[in-house]
Amino acid sequence: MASLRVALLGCGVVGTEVARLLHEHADDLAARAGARLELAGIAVRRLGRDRSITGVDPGLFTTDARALAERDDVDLVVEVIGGIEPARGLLLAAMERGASVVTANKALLAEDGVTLHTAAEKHGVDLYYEAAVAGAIPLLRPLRESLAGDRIKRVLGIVNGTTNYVLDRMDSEGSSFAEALEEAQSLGYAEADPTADIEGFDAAAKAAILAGIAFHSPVVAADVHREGIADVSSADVASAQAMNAVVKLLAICELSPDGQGVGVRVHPAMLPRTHPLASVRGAYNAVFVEAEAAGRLMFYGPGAGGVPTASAVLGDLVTAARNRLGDAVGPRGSWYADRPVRPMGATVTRYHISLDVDDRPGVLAAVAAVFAEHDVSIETVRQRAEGPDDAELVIVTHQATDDALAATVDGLTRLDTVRAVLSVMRVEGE
Ligand SMILES: NC(=O)c1ccc[n+]([C@@H]2O[C@H](COP(=O)([O-])OP(=O)(O)OC[C@H]3O[C@@H](n4cnc5c(N)ncnc54)[C@H](O)[C@@H]3O)[C@@H](O)[C@H]2O)c1
Ligand SMILES: N[C@@H](CCO)C(=O)O
Ligand code: NA
Repeated sequence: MASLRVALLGCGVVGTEVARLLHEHADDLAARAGARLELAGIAVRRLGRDRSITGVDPGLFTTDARALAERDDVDLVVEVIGGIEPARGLLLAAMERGASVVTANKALLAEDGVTLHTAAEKHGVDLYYEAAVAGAIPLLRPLRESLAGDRIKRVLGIVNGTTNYVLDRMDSEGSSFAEALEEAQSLGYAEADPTADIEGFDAAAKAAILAGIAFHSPVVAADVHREGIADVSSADVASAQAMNAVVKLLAICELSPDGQGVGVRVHPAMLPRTHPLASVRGAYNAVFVEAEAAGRLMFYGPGAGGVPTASAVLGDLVTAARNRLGDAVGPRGSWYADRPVRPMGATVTRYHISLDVDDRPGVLAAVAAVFAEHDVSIETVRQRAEGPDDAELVIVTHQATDDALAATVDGLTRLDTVRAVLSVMRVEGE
């Protein structure tokens, strides 16, 4: 049987599992790919660590990632180092030498996917990155290939396991933010620097990649409106619970109503508990795709963790190996539409606003007047007495532009009768 030589760059949470599964499932992988996938080397930052769990010959480890990526006898390069450099330079060098590449690196794809795709095209090699978005869940290939004949209108998803884990623990166990984050880190879900998860950078990178593929337009992470979960308080979680909703960090990519632009945003939002995404627990991810002809599709599964992510990496590796044996390259994404990214202020959304107000005549009228002034229509108002002259007002709006809603909140904070704005959050899902 023929063999193909694989270089693995990085041996952390994901790389260790890729190496172990390549070794343990070598015969099956060979039968499926049509060639033995032989490890040519594994680049690590430091030698001497016990990596026996991988079952790999210790002589294969090297600290010279560059030399490994550029070796003439390497056919396929897997990058699971993460970050922009040296990952980008290594992938470009590998492609230049004619190797096909597989990466899990969403940060890089979202920042400079164009350079990588251009290089893959120029050198006639594959560039696959299924693991970069929603870990093990097959999502990019279905979007790129299975839905190539359809018109995608909206992608709505939970694409960060760490933040979903944290929000779920806050909702179901009443855990503190810090406790829940520590657990997510120890389970291998979090990025090396967990602020990438908490501040929404990880989800924003994934949203950019999803929007680019779904709408055939180049979108980078900097285009994405991003809010993380650091400011989600127990009051927000309680407000959501009071209206039978749950707080989730959502990535939303949508065509603008005229179809000419795209909106891409990541922010916490309240979702009714009856919405399918509301039941996504722990570090699981789920992505809802709304397409014109297909209707609504849901993709669900483990979005983080070394073993599940390695599954997506190996799937790409087998595909790239098959293409190589057939002297072909796989289908690429297309960016012909070039739709501009619309600003967040123009996005149409709904708000949930909870206020601590004086409980006396005219207060509700004054509050309602602020909404009217900004042309924001109120859907529901609930008032609960908090004391003899103190009440909590909970208002959910109809859809309005984000600019109008933000101006409304700003106006409310200026009212003398509003003692405090307790919680402001967008509401998604019908
Ligand atoms: N952990 C997950 O659940 C998950 C899921 C999907 C995608 N990813 C992505 O996979 C990639 C790897 O993530 P991870 O969780 O395994 O990270 P990690 O930090 O556990 O592993 C990265 C490894 O690369 C090594 N490294 C750094 N610089 C190097 C160099 N110059 N040469 C060789 N090795 C070097 C580090 O020492 C570390 O062991 C990232 O792009 C991440 O975004 C991770
Ligand atoms: N840190 C990421 C890993 C998967 O990309 C998460 O929590 O989802
Ligand atoms: Na995936």
